Amino acid sequence: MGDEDWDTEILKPHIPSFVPVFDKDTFSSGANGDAFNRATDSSEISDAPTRRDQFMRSGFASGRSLGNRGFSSNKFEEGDSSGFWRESNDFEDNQTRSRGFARRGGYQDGNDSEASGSARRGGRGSFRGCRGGFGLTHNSESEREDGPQRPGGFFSSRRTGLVDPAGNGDNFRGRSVGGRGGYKGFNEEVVAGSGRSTWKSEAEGESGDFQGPKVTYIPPPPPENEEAIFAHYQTGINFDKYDTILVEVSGHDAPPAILTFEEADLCQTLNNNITKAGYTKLTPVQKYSIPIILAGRDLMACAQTGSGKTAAFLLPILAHMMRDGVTASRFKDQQEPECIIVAPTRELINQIFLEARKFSFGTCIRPVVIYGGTQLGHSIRQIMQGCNILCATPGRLMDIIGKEKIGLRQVRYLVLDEADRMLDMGFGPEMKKLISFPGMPPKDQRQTLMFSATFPEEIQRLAGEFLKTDYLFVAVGQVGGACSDVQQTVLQVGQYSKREKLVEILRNIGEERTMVFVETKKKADFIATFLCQEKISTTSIHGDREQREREQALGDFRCGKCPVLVATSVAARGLDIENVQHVINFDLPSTIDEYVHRIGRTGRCGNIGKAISFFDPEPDSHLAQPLVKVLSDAQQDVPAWLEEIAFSTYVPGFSGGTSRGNVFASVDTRKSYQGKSSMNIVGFSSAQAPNPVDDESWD
Ligand SMILES: Nc1ncnc2c1ncn2[C@@H]1O[C@H](COP(=O)(O)OP(=O)(O)OP(=O)(O)O)[C@@H](O)[C@H]1O
Repeated sequence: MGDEDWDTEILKPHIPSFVPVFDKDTFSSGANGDAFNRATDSSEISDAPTRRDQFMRSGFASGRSLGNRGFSSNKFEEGDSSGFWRESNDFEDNQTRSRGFARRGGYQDGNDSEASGSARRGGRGSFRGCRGGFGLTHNSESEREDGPQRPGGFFSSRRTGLVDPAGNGDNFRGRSVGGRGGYKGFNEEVVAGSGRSTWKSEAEGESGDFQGPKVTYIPPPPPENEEAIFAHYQTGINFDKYDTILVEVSGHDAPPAILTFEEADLCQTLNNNITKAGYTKLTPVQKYSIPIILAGRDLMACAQTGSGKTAAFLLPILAHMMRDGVTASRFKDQQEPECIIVAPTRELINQIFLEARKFSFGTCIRPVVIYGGTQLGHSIRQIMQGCNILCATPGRLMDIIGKEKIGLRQVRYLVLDEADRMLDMGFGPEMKKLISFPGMPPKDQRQTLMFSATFPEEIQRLAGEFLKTDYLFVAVGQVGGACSDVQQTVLQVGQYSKREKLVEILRNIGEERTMVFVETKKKADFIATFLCQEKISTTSIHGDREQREREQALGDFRCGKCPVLVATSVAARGLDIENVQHVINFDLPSTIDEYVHRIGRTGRCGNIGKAISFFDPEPDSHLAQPLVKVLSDAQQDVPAWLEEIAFSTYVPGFSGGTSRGNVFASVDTRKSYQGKSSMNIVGFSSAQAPNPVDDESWD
């Protein structure tokens, strides 16, 4: 069944006889009943274009004729006719803006309230989150994060009288076609766009040019009580096995690894917070990264999913900030944070923020998070109250900088989490713009830190532009390798049998938390609907859902209300959800590194997990070779049929990568250029933790 077939199926869903039961319970708005949440309009703060807006428009938008959205010769090139800025803010749903009948997807377990009004609901309880019954388009479904909350096209029904898929009860709030006005949800107010014509940005998506509804969703504040702040899950039985993983540090004069938190010599408050967080032992990436960062070095660190990379950068940064002293938070129109952390998805950056809040608890360091899909004015207000660490998705960050709410002069630390993603074609231009923004300290006057579980060679090369030449490279285990705590199974399943197989597996799994990955947003809706019809409690997350719904879906999954989460790759990276025991790749992703990230949602922090992937030879044969490599590197069984496919699609010179390059750059790519003899390479088990030996300089 091709994509078209899916369209047909979705347009004419086979509605089974079962109809999920749900309560027609509420006509209120939101869990807290705050039906008319008085969110201050972002324009109250200031939406006026500023000098920096001009810079952004002139300095970057003019680059529109540069190539075709790609990198060439280590340069970022940008080639969308609509200009750099527009492109860069289109990430999450850049293909959806021009939709005629934009589909707002999403699905929620059919036990929540429902309302009528959709032109096509696919039966009671199904297609619950699908905004606008006309919603199917043939646009590309690629998932990129941090774009504007799509205003949609002319008939873009953001919510044509449909139920709140989050079950918050803001149903029956039928918007008119076009979805403008009249709708209010939990912490959300959608009003007509002002029609102002400003530069193309995320802010614009919210405030003007596209005549779309303003996004005024204000995420609920995280709980303030200490217990919630330090809530954590247990490390698993394989946590101690981390010590046996081979670690390689390359670069010049690497400081020795530390073996304990005490050796890091952090301040008492930080140590207290580490204890309260339940950390007693360092993970390998922490053993190496913490001293490197404390020594003021730039770092590119690659370590398997779920192995504690977040604390590996947060702790030393916080320690430095405590040592050096930070400007105490005070209300100011423009804040100058000492640290900026960027990550590719909204949920991930929020998670990083919560970690920063946890570790900075009881200090005067104030972390702030801002991300797309929420009210811009809310982001600005958060910042104005004081900001030492700014956690942001790229689009929102550039908006805020453009509005001069953030000054960059004090930036000492720039962290790119999921750095390979942050530097690829989607976000690379944005990051490039960030580092060349007026006021941003040049790389020799800031510390730049990059973390990921995958680091394709070409991305490593691009990263050089951001890092000092003497940056250190830490590889924990195989770069790009899968976490060995995940038991991987690959099944050959043709596309027409996938649903049946999925249901069979989920029934066997029972109530255990499972993430099901699919390739497209519409398929996420479709599969979630289908599962609900099969009486499997399911929710979904993807880029066509409003932020409020995404957060609700994640919350329902986290708390176990919906043990199955159908997701696109928007949830593939970084998300740290307790007790995810299974990942199912209903569709395999197009690249092997995405596969590694997806299955890394389970088997975290020494816990064990299982990943099952449906391999359909027709679309997936290009993955056979890298998949065989990932499986064998992680000591997993490799099915004979998969080896055969890999062999028959053999590409001479293959070293585990995809057409994009060698994904398994098991070494710092500088070695390829400089020759091994010129690098300091120290390979050892983290348990031994010897001092790296200084030999020749590579640069
Ligand atoms: N030293 C430690 N002791 C106990 N738990 C830890 C330690 N370090 C990290 N953790 C916990 O392990 C989990 C995974 O950490 P984290 O999310 O930072 O992994 P990651 O390497 O960034 O994963 P990904 O590659 O998927 O982004 C988190 O719940 C975190 O709190």
